[in-house]
Amino acid sequence: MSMNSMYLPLLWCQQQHKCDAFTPGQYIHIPPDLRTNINMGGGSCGVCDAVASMTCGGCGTMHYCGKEHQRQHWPQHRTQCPPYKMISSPEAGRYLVASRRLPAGQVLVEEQPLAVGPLSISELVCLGCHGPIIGDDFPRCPECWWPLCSLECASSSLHQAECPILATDVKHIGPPTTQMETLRYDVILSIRCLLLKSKDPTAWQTLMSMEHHSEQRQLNQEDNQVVTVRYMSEVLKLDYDIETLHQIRAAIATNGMEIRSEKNTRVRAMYPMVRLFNNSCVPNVHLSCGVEGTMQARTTVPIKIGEPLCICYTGALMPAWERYDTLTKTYHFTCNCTRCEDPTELGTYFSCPRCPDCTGCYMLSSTWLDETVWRCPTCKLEKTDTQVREDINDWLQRILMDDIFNTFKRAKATLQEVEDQFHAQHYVWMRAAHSALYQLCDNNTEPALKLRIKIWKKLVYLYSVLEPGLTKRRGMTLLEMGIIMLRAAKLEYDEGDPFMPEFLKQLQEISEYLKEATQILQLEPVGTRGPALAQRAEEKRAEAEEFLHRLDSSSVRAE
Ligand SMILES: C[S@@+](CC[C@H](N)C(=O)[O-])C[C@H]1O[C@@H](n2cnc3c(N)ncnc32)[C@H](O)[C@@H]1O
Repeated sequence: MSMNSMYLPLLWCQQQHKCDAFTPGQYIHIPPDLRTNINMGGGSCGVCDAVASMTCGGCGTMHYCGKEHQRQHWPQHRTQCPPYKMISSPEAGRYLVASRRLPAGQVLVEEQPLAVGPLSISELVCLGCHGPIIGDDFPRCPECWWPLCSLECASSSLHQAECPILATDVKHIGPPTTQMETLRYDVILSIRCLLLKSKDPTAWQTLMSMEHHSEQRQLNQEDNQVVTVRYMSEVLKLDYDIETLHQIRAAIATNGMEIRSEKNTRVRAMYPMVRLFNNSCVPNVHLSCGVEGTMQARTTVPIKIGEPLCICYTGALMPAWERYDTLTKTYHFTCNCTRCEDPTELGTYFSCPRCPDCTGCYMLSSTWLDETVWRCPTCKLEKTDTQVREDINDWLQRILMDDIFNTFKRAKATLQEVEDQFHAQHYVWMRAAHSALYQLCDNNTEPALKLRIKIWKKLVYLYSVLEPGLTKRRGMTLLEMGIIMLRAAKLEYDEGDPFMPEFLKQLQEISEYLKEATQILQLEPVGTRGPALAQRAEEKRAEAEEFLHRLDSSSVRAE
């Protein structure tokens, strides 16, 4: 594990209490010199440049030769002192923890990527602009022969530096030949990172300090690790030693984040700070990507001092076995977060099959290792992991069938069937619920609206357990649910004579959901769909309030 020494003596901020005064949505700009200090894990005194023996206990990024200079620097540093610091452990490497109490919605980081490039396995994508490439008759760069969306992109700034390197492959072994998804793009981001060595030495230092698991990746003959490095070394004859080539390729596999390009293709990016968030399958930090790949990280729940700040590498809505596979194979660790340690996954039974013999019992996994056995805690009946996964895959195949949820009756019956097999918050139930909502989205009859509302409410609860707090998913779910509830309420009012006190309470509830949706979606950065969705939520909330006031005043008049 490539860990930098972070065991410098800590000097606690004397005025730490002042740093608590952050409100949701605020963020602190972390200047590049602080980022460098985080990357390097040490440094010189922030005042006199002498060798530093002490570190600001609040953030761990500013170093000082002694107390005198720390005190002198505080008025300047307090506005920039990030609300987290980096610590490390032999098991988890470096990671960020809160250095003060943080409210939900606090922006922690906003940063640009160091490098962006195609995914390791990618559809055809233009190296000049990351735009999609359509059809078989696509243009190619006249120098390096890689596919482009138009010939103008051959001279784009993104492609300029790598083009002569790629052009050394005179036999065109590397460039993709067909429209098929291909592994050949894997090399591009590695080259873009390697080019930073001369172009941006600070960024290069950051890349070289990233966790990589290079040795294990080579030992396991991981997909593309060996092939890409051989291509760079033997075909492109890059002037870097083989270990550096392996390390950069492996650092991308460990730290690269999938984002959407400006042209809406899937690409991956390397971030200097965001890569320091460790994993928890119940994350407390939410990432949103805005304009030109700017990544924003914000808290989703209130966080105590010293609590690790974590994102979920796999996505929190993945079942246990998929999280386990990805975390062990791609990230080379076994997760021991509260959810992974709890066989019921925080009471959701998200991955557990029902016991076929006992009513109301769910089979629990015995261990996190590959040889998991699922066992009923009551009758001790066992199923192998393979059996459990096969059952689930059969169900997932069924869920994909077009006509299984396309009428209210079918959707209701199929969801009931799923609940007979699995817990009502199981992963398969969630996938079935998503499909049912999708297929019923134009069905605005009263029973279908009622079913949709029931499903949304259950999903809101499930998400709040697995991915708690102010996430974009919660904001969008509350918006969708609020809109449907408002539609159902209007239908009920038009078609009948609802019991007014209950009905007004229901409208109040809708208004609350839409208010929360607005507040959450407003936290999304500019350049995402967040602000427009927040506006829609606010408009719908105003509509619900207006309806409520109209009914409220007419019911008062009637009395
Ligand atoms: C993107 S990096 C995160 C920063 C990293 N810890 C470091 O020292 O640079 C991902 C790597 O961090 C480690 N890691 C992340 N979350 C972990 C966790 N919950 N438990 C153990 N190791 C973890 C794994 O080695 C993983 O491959």
